[in-house]
Amino acid sequence: MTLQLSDVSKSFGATTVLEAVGFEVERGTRLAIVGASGSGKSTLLRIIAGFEEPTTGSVGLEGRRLADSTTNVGAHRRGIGYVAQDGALFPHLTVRGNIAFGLRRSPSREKRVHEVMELTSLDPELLERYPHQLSGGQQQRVALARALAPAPTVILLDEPFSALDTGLRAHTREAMVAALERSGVTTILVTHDQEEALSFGHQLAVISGGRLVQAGPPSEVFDAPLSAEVAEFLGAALFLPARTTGSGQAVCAFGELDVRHDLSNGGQAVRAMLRPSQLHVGGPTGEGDARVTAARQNGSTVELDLSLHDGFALTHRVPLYDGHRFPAGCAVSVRVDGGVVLYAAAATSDRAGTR
Ligand SMILES: Nc1ncnc2c1ncn2[C@@H]1O[C@H](COP(=O)(O)OP(=O)(O)OP(=O)(O)O)[C@@H](O)[C@H]1O
Repeated sequence: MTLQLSDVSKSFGATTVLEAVGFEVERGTRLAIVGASGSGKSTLLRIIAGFEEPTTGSVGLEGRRLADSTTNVGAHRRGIGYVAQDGALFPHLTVRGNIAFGLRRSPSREKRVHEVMELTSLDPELLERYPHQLSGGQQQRVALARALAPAPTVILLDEPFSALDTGLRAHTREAMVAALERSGVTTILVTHDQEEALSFGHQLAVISGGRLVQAGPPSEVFDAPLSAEVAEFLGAALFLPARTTGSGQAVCAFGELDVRHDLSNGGQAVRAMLRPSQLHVGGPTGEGDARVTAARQNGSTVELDLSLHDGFALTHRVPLYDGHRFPAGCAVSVRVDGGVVLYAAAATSDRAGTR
């Protein structure tokens, strides 16, 4: 076990920011922690890094206690690398100077600088440049190279891609994940970006209101979110009132569907969750499962307002080339692939439509 957090809470004055957070990260694992703005992600990372002290609980690394009620190992003595949102490179130092900063003066220092440049796929020609002479993506990769240079046990990444524009973000993320994979270092990323979190690594943890609400392999968490809130937070979701049949199926506006996971705690009246990608609109057909009440072109997609037989309405997006087949007024067939996840019936009515 590399990193161990146990019952970590943090309050600033009367405000509790983290509550009883506990998890373990195995050596070599990449963990993404995802949560909305203000959920406590950065505070959690700062506690692991040693920039903040937990109010209660403990942090341990490879059997060594880093922080608890009586211990607080200094950030620079933890063997933990940290990459901030904006990279925080030293502006007056070149790329070489930045990367070498945390390395002891020794004959092998220059060799290590070149090693981590190669690891992070940085061109050696950049060595003499200053941070302002680099693109945002290059700056973040230099920041990662600097963090990796002293061979830390753990690397912490605090929203390292959020300041980059979309194209650069995907490219930089891929380059950094490849570097982390090659180095085999245990890594924790915090982000508010669900797709980034889902694609980052081996484990995903969801934090909400300072509490860790679910953790596991990304595909499992996405497939079986423990609550409707987590389901909605992780991606577009469609909720429908449903009834269980007692034989592994649920009846909803789409007819009888298989139940993939039943998290409803029993009860016949439930709500079924499915992802828009599970819906396939076909036709037009004679009778149909639904009627198109409006069709709007929106960039490369067409938004179809669909009215189902029992009055349930939803908005569904289809690719542009497909959308022209479904003018307003036509009847369509709707197929649902894969099963649904069931939750306890909501107190308020379900919102129609997929986002
Ligand atoms: N030093 C501090 N003093 C007082 N309150 C703080 C301090 N640091 C953080 N907070 C509060 O703690 C809460 C969580 O902050 P944190 O930065 O950990 O959240 P976050 O999930 O990283 O959010 P974001 O994605 O917006 O950075 C916020 O309400 C914030 O205002």
